[in-house]
Amino acid sequence: MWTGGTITIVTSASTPPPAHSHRITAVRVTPVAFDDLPLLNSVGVHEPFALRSIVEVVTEGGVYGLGESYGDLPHLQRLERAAGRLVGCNVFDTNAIMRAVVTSLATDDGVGGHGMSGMVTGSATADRVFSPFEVAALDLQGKLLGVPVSDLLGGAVRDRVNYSAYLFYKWAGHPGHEDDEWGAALDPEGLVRQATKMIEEYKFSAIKLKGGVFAPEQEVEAVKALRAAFPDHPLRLDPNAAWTVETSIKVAEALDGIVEYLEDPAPGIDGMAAVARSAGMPLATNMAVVSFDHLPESFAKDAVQVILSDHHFWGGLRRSQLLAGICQTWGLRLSMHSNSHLGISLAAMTHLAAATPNLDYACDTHWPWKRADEDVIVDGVLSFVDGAVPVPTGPGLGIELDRDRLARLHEQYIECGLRNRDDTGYMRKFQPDFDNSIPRW
Ligand SMILES: O=C([O-])[C@@H](O)[C@@H](O)[C@H](O)[C@@H](O)C(=O)[O-]
Ligand SMILES: [Mg+2]
Repeated sequence: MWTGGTITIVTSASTPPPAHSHRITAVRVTPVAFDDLPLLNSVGVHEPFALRSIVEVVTEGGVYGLGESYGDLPHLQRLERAAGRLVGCNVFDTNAIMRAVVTSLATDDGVGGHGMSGMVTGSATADRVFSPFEVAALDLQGKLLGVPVSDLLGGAVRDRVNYSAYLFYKWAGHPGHEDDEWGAALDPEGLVRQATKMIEEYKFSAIKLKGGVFAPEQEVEAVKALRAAFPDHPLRLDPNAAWTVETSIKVAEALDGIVEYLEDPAPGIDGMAAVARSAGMPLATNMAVVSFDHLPESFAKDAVQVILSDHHFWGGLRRSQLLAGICQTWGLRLSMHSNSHLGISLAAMTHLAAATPNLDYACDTHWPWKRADEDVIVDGVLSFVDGAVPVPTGPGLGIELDRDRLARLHEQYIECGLRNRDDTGYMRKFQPDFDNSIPRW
């Protein structure tokens, strides 16, 4: 695990660099922790810190590229094992980087570290481990060539990427601490208050509610209250598979004409297919279809109509574009999933969405839940304007690492003691009989 050190850094190149400078000479993986709020979901509640891994890939010429991924310990250890095998690879040869990652996983049991907190996931380990290295390689390629990552992905088809207001039921503050600036949201009024604050600040033009927390009838009422308060905002509800097929069908009836899509109402491809047969709206997923080998069965059963891509588990930016192409061929639409994340991920998500024509729903982001002064990048490049992030135009991802901030969040990782995301364990400290079974209603 890297805990410090000095390197010489060149951030842009005015003349083409010699070919030898494409060789990777160092790869660093630094775990970090940043403050998180008590956001509720079907498996529990967010702990006081969210964990991420920050990846730096450095070439012979001293240029560096950045990637970001989950921070759970098994995943971190996989990243570290893979990192050791990347030295010597050509940073333009992402196929070789993938081969090195696959080799590093040869004896891996594939258990744990998927960053999805006890929720069902069958995403591919190699894709999850490859992702931050691919993003870092693309950042580096862009810096070496003097072009933004969106150009490497085929060129930006939009100069700003829309994001949605991602609402959560939440406690007023972490137990034993003062209330946070968002306060409680445990009923429709609280959620409308939260949405109003978030939309005033960010001007989002779509709303997603994380459900699976209260009985479905209460969550339907909450969505209707949001509809009344925000008549023109497309709405989504995502209970993370907390409902049976029967319950999902009832909710779909109640919300017909109100939500633009219903996200993961019931578990599994068969469950989603059964709901889809009678639901009036498209079904979306980031749980039932999370890797390429799930696609044929899902298409055959018409289980989902929208896939929430996420480069962190679909194998990076180019493999997310491969998914986009497959979805286009099969008539599915694309949206984008998120987990708690920092600025490197936001930059990568923005370049990807900018260069992927059919990724045209407003993307999810946890960004508003992060403290503005907690990140690992230099401020100023990423901002929200009218609910969208203008696509960075500088070389690579267009962002720079702030080493002091990285060191601070790494220190926080060491001090906080958390090594795996455990929403259920944290919830049970306060509600020992908390039931996290899926489906629950
Ligand atoms: O942050 C959360 O609690 C979310 O529930 C997250 O873990 C999910 O992966 C995600 O946002 C989703 O859309 O399912
Ligand atoms: Mg979801």
